[in-house]
Amino acid sequence: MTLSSSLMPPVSDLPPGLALRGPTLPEQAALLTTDALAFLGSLERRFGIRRRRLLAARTERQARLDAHEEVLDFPAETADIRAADWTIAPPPADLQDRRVEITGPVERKMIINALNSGAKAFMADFEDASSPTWATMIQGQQNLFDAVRRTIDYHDPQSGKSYRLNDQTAVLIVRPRGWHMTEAHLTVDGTAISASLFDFGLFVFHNARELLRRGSGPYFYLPKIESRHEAALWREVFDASEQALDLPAGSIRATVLIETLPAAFEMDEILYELRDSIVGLNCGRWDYIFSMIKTLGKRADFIVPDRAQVTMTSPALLAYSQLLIKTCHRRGAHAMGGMAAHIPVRNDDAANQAAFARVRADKEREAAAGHDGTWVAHPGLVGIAQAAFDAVMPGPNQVARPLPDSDISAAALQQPPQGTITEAGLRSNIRVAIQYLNAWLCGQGCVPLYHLMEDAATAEICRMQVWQWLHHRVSLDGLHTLTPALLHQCVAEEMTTFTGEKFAAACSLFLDLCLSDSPPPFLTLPAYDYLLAYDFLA
Ligand SMILES: CC(=O)SCCNC(=O)CCNC(=O)[C@H](O)C(C)(C)COP(=O)(O)OP(=O)(O)OC[C@H]1O[C@@H](n2cnc3c(N)ncnc32)[C@H](O)[C@@H]1OP(=O)(O)O
Ligand SMILES: O=CC(=O)O
Ligand SMILES: [Mg+2]
Repeated sequence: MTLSSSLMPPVSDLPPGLALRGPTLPEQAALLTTDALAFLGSLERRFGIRRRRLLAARTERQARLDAHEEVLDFPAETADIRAADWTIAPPPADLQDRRVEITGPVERKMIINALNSGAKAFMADFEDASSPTWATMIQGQQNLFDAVRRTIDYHDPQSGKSYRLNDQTAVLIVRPRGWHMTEAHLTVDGTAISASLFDFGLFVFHNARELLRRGSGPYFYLPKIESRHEAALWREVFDASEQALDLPAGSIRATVLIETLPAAFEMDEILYELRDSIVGLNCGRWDYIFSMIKTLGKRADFIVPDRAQVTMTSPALLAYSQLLIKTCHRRGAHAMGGMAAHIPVRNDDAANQAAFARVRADKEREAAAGHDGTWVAHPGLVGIAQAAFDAVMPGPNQVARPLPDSDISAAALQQPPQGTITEAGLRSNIRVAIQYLNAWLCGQGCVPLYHLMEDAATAEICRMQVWQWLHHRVSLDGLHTLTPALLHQCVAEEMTTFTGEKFAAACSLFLDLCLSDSPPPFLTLPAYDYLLAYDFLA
């Protein structure tokens, strides 16, 4: 990280009520201009209170679910929206065909590789795949600024390789952080700004006009939404931004991740709230599995087996993807598939072939089920996903393909996944979660572990499962009861091979997450406090 206090924006240029905290980066001078900051401040002042109320509503609902005062169901008050015939605005031309989308963090080299990968679209991720250090967030914005203008290049001093954009590149889509996160380096009237508003606002302020001028547009993926009210908040943010920046109405376009269990009951409503801006929904399977455990985890009849046994062919997950496809196609929206966690394995041909076979099977299943496109985590997987969709999708998408008219019930979405809970599964969760937390605290939001891609969503499953298994004192392999003492013992045994400055912090964070009576809704919330401590000490 290059720090330069000489480039710190003069305090007198900061709009009233706004303050920047922590280290100052060279990129800030061009990005955090007075006008850009004023725009961010206006978004926070207008929408910050609503965001906090909606987060409080999440907590209140969870308390009602835990107390059996509420059961998840399709909302009665929006039955008319579900019954009526309406469609969303047509997609922009460059998002008609999105059969393969690559995702990745906002690092400079990765952005160039992803845009050059041959995928139709690239989702640049400030969220699950990024650890939100100030440097990553600001340099990520700078990298995207350069990518939009096609001036991005990179020279890797280690390999000696130089990188620049091909003539033909993927369409850029940006995923800001979710509503639960804040960006502590910018405060508005003494409060940290919403990270969603920061990431979205800064990107749209600098790039929306330029993207439209180049025949594309400001396109976003919206993560971790739990209700139609949270979608409506995004709609208002879009409307306000279009007006403030003098953009054509409806030019900001979004794809919403259905990656929480509560949101699965409001797919129609989310599409409806965003009907002039939305393009599709996406099956964010990893956060969805995490959300299933988080939402229903206190129920003794909903104990989820080892992570490896919970697949997209489990009845509840199959029901979720079928409902998403059916709902989207009825409304003229794209039904995007999700991420297979397997990635290419170097120096082990058999393991590599096995990983490719798993990804191929997953993508073929998605294409046959009626999805309009899918995600890959690595450029080496673009060809496999493309072949799976090419085989069944001669046109740009499958929106018009007739689908079986079966109803998906609320009960179908809440079937407990079947399988076993094993000591090997527990130990795998411990190893993955702690190594991931260590990487995150070191500024890396996505890592390969044991031949799988691990990011914030997959790590959330690991820690939430261990919490649930402890809460219910499950039996491992039908032999040993899981207790806090046994967890401590397994953690100590698993960690003997790992050394490094931040492993101790990762270990204690993991144990806190698993042993807490009321676990935090996202691991990134307590982990962000650690990250800030490192950042402010830097
Ligand atoms: C649950 C969810 O939210 S899914 C969405 C969030 N997750 C993601 O976006 C996953 C993104 N994927 C990644 O970050 C990476 O693929 C990892 C961390 C899993 C593995 O990365 P690596 O170990 O570096 O992979 P590997 O060494 O095989 O990379 C080979 C090349 O491909 C590039 N590459 C790998 N993944 C990507 C990617 N997603 N985008 C662009 N380039 C990539 C590497 O930069 C490297 O480039 P180089 O040869 O020019 O140096
Ligand atoms: O964001 C995607 C997911 O699977 O989680
Ligand atoms: Mg996710």
